Amino acid sequence: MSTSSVPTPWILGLTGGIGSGKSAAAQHFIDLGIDAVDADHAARWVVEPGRPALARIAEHFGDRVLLPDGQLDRSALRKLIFEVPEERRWLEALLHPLIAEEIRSHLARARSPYAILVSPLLIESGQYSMTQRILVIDVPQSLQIERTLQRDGISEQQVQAILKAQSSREDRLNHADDVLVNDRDLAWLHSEVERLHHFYLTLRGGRS
Ligand SMILES: CC(C)(COP(=O)(O)OP(=O)(O)OC[C@H]1O[C@@H](n2cnc3c(N)ncnc32)[C@H](O)[C@@H]1O)[C@@H](O)C(=O)NCCC(=O)NCCS
Ligand SMILES: Nc1ncnc2c1ncn2[C@@H]1O[C@H](COP(=O)(O)OP(=O)(O)OP(=O)(O)O)[C@@H](O)[C@H]1O
Repeated sequence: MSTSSVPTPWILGLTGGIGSGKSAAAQHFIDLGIDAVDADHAARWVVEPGRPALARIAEHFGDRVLLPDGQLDRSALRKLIFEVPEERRWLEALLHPLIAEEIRSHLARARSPYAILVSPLLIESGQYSMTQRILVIDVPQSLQIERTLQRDGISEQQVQAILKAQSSREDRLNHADDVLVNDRDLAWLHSEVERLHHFYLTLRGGRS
């Protein structure tokens, strides 16, 4: 049977800085039946062993970024790219087009009334051009740092370096159609996601 009669969903871009709560918010949209593609997941698929990008990375940075089993040593690469901005830009130039391709092909298979692209770099990477509406998850920077330190085993210095590589809170908010302020508990986050979900179901093509 042809699927050409199934309408393509409009795309909501969901963004926010490191540790803002994008994944927690996205999981609740998924629980409500919405299809979501996560740019951080796409970034992992494109460097799986055997894929050309991993060979390019090893060629450029050397074996220090490979684990004994041949997988990418993510922690080693993280340290390198957030210490040296030119190395981060080199990696982004290699990976962002591949990540965008993965995202596009996954979004094309989405079948819910609208679908979500979750990305920390939605604005910086130009991925917002694949979306019709932008939801920013906003938290004060102190909470962002506190939640990231609690979740990941990395130093505060590294979190600061990652924050520096991302858009400012102000810049992100300038691009927002909707803002979810995630400065309370998870029950609040879920109730805000539900409120937005009911609103999004009323929109056509992402606009009222
Ligand atoms: C450096 C890598 C190997 C570290 O991997 P690790 O498993 O530790 O972290 P993970 O990929 O889950 O990312 C965690 C968070 O770091 C931040 N982050 C990742 N890459 C970047 C970047 N290039 N610039 C700014 N922040 C970034 C984001 O907030 C992201 O949510 C990895 O982040 C990577 O390959 N980054 C380059 C690709 C990229 O730009 N990905 C972002 C999505 S487009
Ligand atoms: N409202 C909240 N109350 C308490 N903890 C929260 C809340 N929102 C998120 N968290 C927790 O904060 C941490 C960061 O959230 P999450 O992983 O969703 O952020 P993220 O924006 O996806 O981060 P990254 O950009 O690093 O992928 C997680 O451990 C999550 O469970």
